[in-house]
Amino acid sequence: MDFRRLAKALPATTNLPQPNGTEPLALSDLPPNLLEALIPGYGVISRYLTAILGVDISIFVSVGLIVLALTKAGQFLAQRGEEAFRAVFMSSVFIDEHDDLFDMVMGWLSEHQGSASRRSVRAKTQHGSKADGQLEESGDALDDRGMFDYNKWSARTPPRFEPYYGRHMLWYKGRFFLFRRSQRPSIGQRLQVQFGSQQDDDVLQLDCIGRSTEPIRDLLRTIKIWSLNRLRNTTTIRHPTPKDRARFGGAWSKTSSRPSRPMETVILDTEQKAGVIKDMNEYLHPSSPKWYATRGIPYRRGYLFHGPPGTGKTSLSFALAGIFGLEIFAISLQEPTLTEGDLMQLFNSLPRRCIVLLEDVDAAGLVRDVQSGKSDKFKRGKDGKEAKKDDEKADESKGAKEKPKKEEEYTLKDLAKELKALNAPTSNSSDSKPKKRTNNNNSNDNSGSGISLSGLLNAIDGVATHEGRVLIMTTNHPEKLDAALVRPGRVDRRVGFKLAMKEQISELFIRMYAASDQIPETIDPSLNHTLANGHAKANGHTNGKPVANGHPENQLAGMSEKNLEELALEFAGHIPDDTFTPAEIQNHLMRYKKEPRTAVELAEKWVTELLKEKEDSARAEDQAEGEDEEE
Ligand SMILES: Nc1ncnc2c1ncn2[C@@H]1O[C@H](COP(=O)(O)OP(=O)(O)OP(=O)(O)O)[C@@H](O)[C@H]1O
Repeated sequence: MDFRRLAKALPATTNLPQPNGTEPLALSDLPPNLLEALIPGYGVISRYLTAILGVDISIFVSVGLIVLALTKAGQFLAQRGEEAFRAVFMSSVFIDEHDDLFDMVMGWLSEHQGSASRRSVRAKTQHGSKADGQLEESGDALDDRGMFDYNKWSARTPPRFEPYYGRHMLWYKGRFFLFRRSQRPSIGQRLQVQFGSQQDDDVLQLDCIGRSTEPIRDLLRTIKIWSLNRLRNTTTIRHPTPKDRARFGGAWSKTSSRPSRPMETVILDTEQKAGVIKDMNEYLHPSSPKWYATRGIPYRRGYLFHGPPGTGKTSLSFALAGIFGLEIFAISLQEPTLTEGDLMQLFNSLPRRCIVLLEDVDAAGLVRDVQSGKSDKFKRGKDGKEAKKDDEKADESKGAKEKPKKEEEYTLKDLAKELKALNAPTSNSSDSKPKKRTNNNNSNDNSGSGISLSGLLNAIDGVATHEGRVLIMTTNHPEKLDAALVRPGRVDRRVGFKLAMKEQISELFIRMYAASDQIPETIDPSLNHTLANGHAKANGHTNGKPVANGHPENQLAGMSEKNLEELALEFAGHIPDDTFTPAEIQNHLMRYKKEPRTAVELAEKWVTELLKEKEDSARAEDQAEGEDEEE
């Protein structure tokens, strides 16, 4: 192409008269000093390129700049025009990313608005029980030998596809909507950068044509109903939002959503269970707030679930959440970074109806110093500072005296100490929760946290904003709790959980085997053989239960309800009353998922072994105590 001719031709078509009557100025050929002003160093570059290429590039640069300016002007006008159009003809609703509605809308859009047909979508990895549910349906997570293969399993998790940044159109029930996902306005972003937070911080804007937001509200109502229906049989658990995120998000974050625990799976004294359900139902009834208000009673209800570990306190809390469709807001008072201000904020950010779960309140150390006898002296936070100092001094001098110990001794002692602190009737509970820190009145276990008893009481009593909540506190040591914490008004009902009795044991047995239809089968017979033999040896039962092909016998096949009940009674007959926790019994039964008869046959052996284990632990505990005293 001859650039020189093009350069000559262009000005000819766009000549404009100069205001001072001198030579006309070509629109496409801006004055060099203007170009120099717009592009620093332009003169040198253009001269250099002219020398090399033999072409004057100013024409192209000028055209480029003009096109750019026109585009920008067009964009600006279009934007202003759109804003004006919106202001006059459209209505909008904005949803913040940290609001529950955001996720609901995204979920609804990804399922209803054909993400497959969109040309630009965001793919999101799914975690948690929802993803698990989808995988269970897909089923194909076993390798050729029938062994579970995590990689195969997780590779099959379908990502969730949802609309990404930008504007999208949506037709729903014959109406036209626009929705736009964008980043939060810049002030938020600047703060984010300042505080080093990297999390998404998006806003969703929903628009409709018309001067009312009613169609959008209607759509959001539909989405909310759809979403809540989907969650009907699940329980959502929330925890305090980590501090670095709390600045922009809410005080609470959803941590998991799991299938609701059916109430009948919690084996408890029938009257006790029915009593709690009735009490809570009465409290949650829509007419209750008025009843409370007329009598000047704060609309709050508190429960204390107490008993040894592994007796069903947490299980009952989850089952209650399931039957009333409430979310669980769990706070760990042992969290070292939790302050009284945070606690107050957390209680004030609760929804109108929910369960607040404070687990192991005794372990938080909010107790009176029994030895000193001072009712006002607590072991944590402000009130416990002095006590803490004393304890630290004591520990220091103790540390100085400490002799180096053999690793073996250390382990045994540690184990014993832990058992003692837990006051546990078991050493091999099936409890899968992380071990809690326990308090003993003279320890400085809780030095990390900033919550005092008065801080907790203030948060519980709080202002009217969290009226309607149900507070459930669980503890293994109710006797260690301060009277102020459990006084009526804060704790309105106590539920004691005990070690299993005959009736509970047989019910646990029936529950375990009555719903055994989904026990996984291994596929490869040779693998079955290996597993079955190993299994039998490990449990000391080589008494012919695995059948000829090595497959453990499915003793449930053809077992009637009556047979199962008889077996349950027989099983309960082998287990001493008031000795084991339901968690321990469940642990034994779970080893024989399809073999109830074997579970019964081996019950006595298991009882003997476990009792011996407990005796050994108790002895180790005594020994450790003796050593402590000597020191
Ligand atoms: N009463 C019960 N009915 C049915 N299952 C129970 C019962 N008690 C315990 N379990 C089973 O034992 C396990 C532990 O129970 P859970 O966590 O409810 O005990 P917990 O009393 O809250 O223990 P902790 O005091 O350690 O928090 C769970 O798997 C649960 O299914």
